Amino acid sequence: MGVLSSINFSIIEIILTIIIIYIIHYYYNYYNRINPLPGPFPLPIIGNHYLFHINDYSKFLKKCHEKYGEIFEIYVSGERQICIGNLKDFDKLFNPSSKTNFKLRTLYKSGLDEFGVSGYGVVFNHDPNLWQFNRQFFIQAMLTPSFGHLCLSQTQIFIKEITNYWNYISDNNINFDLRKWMFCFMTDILLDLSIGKRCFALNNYYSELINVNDKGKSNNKDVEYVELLMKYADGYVFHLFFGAYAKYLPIFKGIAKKHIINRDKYWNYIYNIIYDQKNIINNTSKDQLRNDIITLLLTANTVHDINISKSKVQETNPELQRPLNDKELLINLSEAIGAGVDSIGSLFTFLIYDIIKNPKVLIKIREEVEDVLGKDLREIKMEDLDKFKYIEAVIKESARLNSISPLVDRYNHAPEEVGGYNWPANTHFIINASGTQSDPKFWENPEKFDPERFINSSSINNPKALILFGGGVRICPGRKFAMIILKTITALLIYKYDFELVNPNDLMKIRFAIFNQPNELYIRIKKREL
Ligand code: HEM
Repeated sequence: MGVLSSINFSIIEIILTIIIIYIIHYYYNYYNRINPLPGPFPLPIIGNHYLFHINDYSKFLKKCHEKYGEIFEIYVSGERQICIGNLKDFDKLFNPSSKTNFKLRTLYKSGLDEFGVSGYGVVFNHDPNLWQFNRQFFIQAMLTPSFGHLCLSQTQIFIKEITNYWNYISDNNINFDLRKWMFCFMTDILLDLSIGKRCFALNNYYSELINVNDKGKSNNKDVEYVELLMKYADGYVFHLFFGAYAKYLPIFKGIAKKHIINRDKYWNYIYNIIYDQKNIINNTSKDQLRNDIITLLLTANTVHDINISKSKVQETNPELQRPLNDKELLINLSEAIGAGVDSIGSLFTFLIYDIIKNPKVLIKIREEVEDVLGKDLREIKMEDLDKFKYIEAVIKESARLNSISPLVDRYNHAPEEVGGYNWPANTHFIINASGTQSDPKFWENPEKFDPERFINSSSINNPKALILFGGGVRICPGRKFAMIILKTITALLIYKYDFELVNPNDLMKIRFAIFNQPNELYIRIKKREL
């Protein structure tokens, strides 16, 4: 006691000592990690974040792939991540068997518990059983043929609406942000297909545009839902990354509280829609129901279910045979809307940029549209979509070049061998799409925009190195739906309009939020004389 009281530590000395112990401990663990791999040197707490801005994450992954090869390690978000860039290991990580050890995209996050969504939905569900239960509904809804037809017919209706606006914009030489336009278009169409509601996002942006140009009347309709949804998505992301600390830090606590208030408003809004839809279902015969996402999710595994045939997994597992409860339904609906807006909107914006820079591609697209639909552009039918081979190649090439999905995450829930090393359970793997999609080993002149590479199988191009929709048991369930919309808007809008960049020398600015997204793209359009 006497000795201790004679030692006089200042607060600064104590803090410094703690920091030094932390750093020693950090690097002790680093130098004793299992399977040390090449990769950039990490710093305590920030890992490799000092080497890139989050919007350049995709470029960072690409550079590391060039420098360190097909397997390397990075330290991001406080975690060691093993980046994989070879097709043999992709096959393992994307094993479609229900027995695979790679079912998880994320581990348990206490922040999502605080937000009340942990174990719900599909995208960030950390529990393999609950994930599987929810995913079956998603797949069933997305693959129902009548949903595909609804999707195609509604997309064409919304394109007619765009055409009215765009003709006016073209006649009056109004510049606009295609990125924002696509966000509004996708919000309108996804709300319509998910919950049968209009939110008039397109109409609002159009009003904003013509007001700015002093051309006419504003028409601000009810966009309450869109605002709630956008804030809800922010709350989700906030809780995913920071929610665990929210209780302890005063500023975070305030932000978290606001997100919870908004979450409750959003949930109430959707619960009301669910109750209304239940009434409609109970009072309408099966064959009269509109097969939108809410109806398909609500009726699955009930007497109103229109999908009589079930998968083997569903038939053999009694736990998968109950219907969704209201909260499960709410989260799945929100994910369907959230997952489609930015992904499809961003990919189409990139595609227009690539086409403006490569006018020969535009001519070939128009030739294909004329071959399939004739000069009078008859209505697109489901079977026409398979004939849009060149358009499909353009969509894939734009996705490849712009790395729309720059990475895919996986955790193994049992020890596994990957890349020639044995890994313990819960290792975080990154399928490095950015790396493989720009690797000359898989693509001839990878920096060139060349859709033919997806048609001409004799070249060295390897379509397996494109990771557009992920793979294996967690492959994107909305991929068919996304392709219906993308092919339809590419065919019709590119056939009807010429496009020009407002600032031809500006490079596209990108932000990263799960997907690579263009920040904005200001364009001018001209209606074609057909
Ligand atoms: C161009 C459009 C789209 C792209 C590029 C895209 C891409 C992806 C990717 C890369 C994944 C991760 C897959 C994996 O881990 O293997 C994913 C998952 C997912 N996507 Fe999409 N997606 C698109 C559109 C959509 C749409 C329209 C929906 C729904 C309406 C949707 C719903 C989902 C869901 C629910 C998951 C999580 C699946 C699971 O964890 O089991 N996506 N998507």
